[in-house]
Amino acid sequence: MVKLWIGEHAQAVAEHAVDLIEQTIKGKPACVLGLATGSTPLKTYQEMIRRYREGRLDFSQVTTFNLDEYYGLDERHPQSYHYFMYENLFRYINIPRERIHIPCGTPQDIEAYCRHYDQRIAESGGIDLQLLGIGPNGHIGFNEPADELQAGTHLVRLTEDTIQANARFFPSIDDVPRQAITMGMKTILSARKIILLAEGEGKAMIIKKLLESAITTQLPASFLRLHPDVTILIDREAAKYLPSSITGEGHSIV
Ligand SMILES: N[C@@H]1[C@@H](O)[C@H](O)[C@@H](COP(=O)(O)O)O[C@@H]1O
Repeated sequence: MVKLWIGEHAQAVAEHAVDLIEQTIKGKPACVLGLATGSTPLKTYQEMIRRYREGRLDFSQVTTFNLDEYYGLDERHPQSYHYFMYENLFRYINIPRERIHIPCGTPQDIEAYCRHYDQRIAESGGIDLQLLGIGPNGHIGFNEPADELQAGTHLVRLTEDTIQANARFFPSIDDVPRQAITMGMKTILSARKIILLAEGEGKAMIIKKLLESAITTQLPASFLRLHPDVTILIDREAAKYLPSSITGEGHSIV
């Protein structure tokens, strides 16, 4: 079942996302959070930091697993997702370093490393709450539109769309890695609760497709509609192409 929540602006979306994260942590202080990168979750991370500083959130028992990492980027690389997560969240909150997991972008044996990452998630008891953004082409994590999707963590070749969309974070498009390591669809869909965030007009069309298209490997995010507990949190601009019947106040079930 998919719940849709539309906020007036991106800050309202972030606050609502952190309300759900706060509920999860308060209900289970040793919970497992799945985290995402990209520009969309930045306000959510700022709000998490704010509530931690106010004493409302305690991450001392929380475990995290990130969705993905660029293949070939070392964790000190400024465009790596390791660097992103430490710069935008982890260095400001009280999460113990040993409970932070981000896929390694430079593993020696990729196959073995991917199995190990999935095993660590399973051993931690599984993800209680997974935060997701969405690529303009409908990817989640780095599960790109394709004829087939992979279940577990794996190495993936990025599509031209994604390379172009993410080029803004690199000095030039040639610097964008062509491959990434990402949790697979089964890993993501095994999370007990999923929150997908999207903001701005640039995501409006993919949000419409996500909710209305057939469930297809060509739009990996459409598989979220098979999950029992997904909340899609978007701002008014990202809701631009949705029918007015579902864009009123509060939650809609779609
Ligand atoms: N792998 C990440 C995704 O997890 C993210 O959802 C997407 C959207 O990014 P943004 O939030 O910057 O639009 O970008 C990257 O490709």
